[in-house]
Amino acid sequence: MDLASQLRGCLSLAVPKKGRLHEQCLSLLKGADLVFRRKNRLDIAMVQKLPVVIVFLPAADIAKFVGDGNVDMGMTGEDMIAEAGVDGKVIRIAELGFGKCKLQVQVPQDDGPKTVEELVGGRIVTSFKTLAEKYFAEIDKRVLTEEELKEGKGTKIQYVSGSVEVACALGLADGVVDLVESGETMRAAGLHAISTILSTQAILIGNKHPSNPELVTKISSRILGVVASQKYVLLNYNIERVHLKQATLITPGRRAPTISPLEEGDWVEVQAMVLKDEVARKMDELQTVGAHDILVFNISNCRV
Ligand SMILES: Nc1ncnc2c1ncn2[C@@H]1O[C@H](COP(=O)(O)OP(=O)(O)OP(=O)(O)O)[C@@H](O)[C@H]1O
Ligand SMILES: O=P(O)(O)OC[C@H]1O[C@H](OP(=O)(O)OP(=O)(O)O)[C@H](O)[C@@H]1O
Repeated sequence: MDLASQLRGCLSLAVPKKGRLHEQCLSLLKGADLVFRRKNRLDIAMVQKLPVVIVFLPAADIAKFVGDGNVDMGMTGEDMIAEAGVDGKVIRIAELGFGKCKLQVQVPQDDGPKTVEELVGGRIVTSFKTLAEKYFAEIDKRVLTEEELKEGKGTKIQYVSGSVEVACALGLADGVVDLVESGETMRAAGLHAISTILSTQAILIGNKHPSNPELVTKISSRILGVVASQKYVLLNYNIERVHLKQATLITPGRRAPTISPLEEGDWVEVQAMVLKDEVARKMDELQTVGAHDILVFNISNCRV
């Protein structure tokens, strides 16, 4: 059977074929038991046991393809959705909790402008041309007169596909618009940020008219389950019933904590899901209200 016939009737899910989001997207697919074998050099792979096909695409193209309905679902950065201008054309199913960074205006640290207003009329280099143009159009409008705008004195935005940070050193730009996570790339290039255009993270999106809505729901809840399991841990502890009320205020659980009586005296065992980020603080607080035998368990998968 040829590839096109194999794909007919399948739900398509796009993931970045390389780059920052690639590995974590693949690990989400694995956690959701979307198992596939990818043939060498082929950017399409059939999932075993489900009529789903995984499509490997550049992260920048995924938003547009999902928005236009060429692909049913996709994982990409929120920045890519904004840049592609498809916000209104896709359904935002879930934030995935990784790929967190900021799109920032950066200028030379030593002798660069101090504010974005000082960049007006200058040259900006970026891979996010649409977002940078939109951002600077607003500032140009505030700073320049209509006459000056008509004379073309506005900020000039030039597109480059990568290595944006070297543009100032090469004399191509007065400032750049690029993603910043740790800030290492920016600092290594002698730049610093003077403004944030947006904050972004990886997100699961869907087309508004998918080929198989039931399957979209099934795949979404599998992926959401994996995301939740990475975000939460299960906290288990014993406490005297007299202190239970205070303790459950600290660990209310997602819906409610599970409480089971112990054989011994007036003690109970409490189980509750807790955000990973909050677990150390919650354990401290539980100890102060009299909890004992506090245990933390990782969750390998869940449905919430
Ligand atoms: N430093 C970073 N930290 C966290 N997330 C990032 C970072 N850089 C990029 N991202 C996220 O990953 C997405 C893809 O970026 P990445 O740089 O991997 O692009 P790419 O499509 O692989 O292109 P290329 O590798 O050719 O530059 C971005 O849109 C953003 O959402
Ligand atoms: O603040 P940091 O932690 O240093 O991360 C920021 C860098 O990460 C991204 O590029 P990436 O390394 O993915 O490569 P690219 O330049 O080829 O896009 C981004 O474009 C920055 O250059």
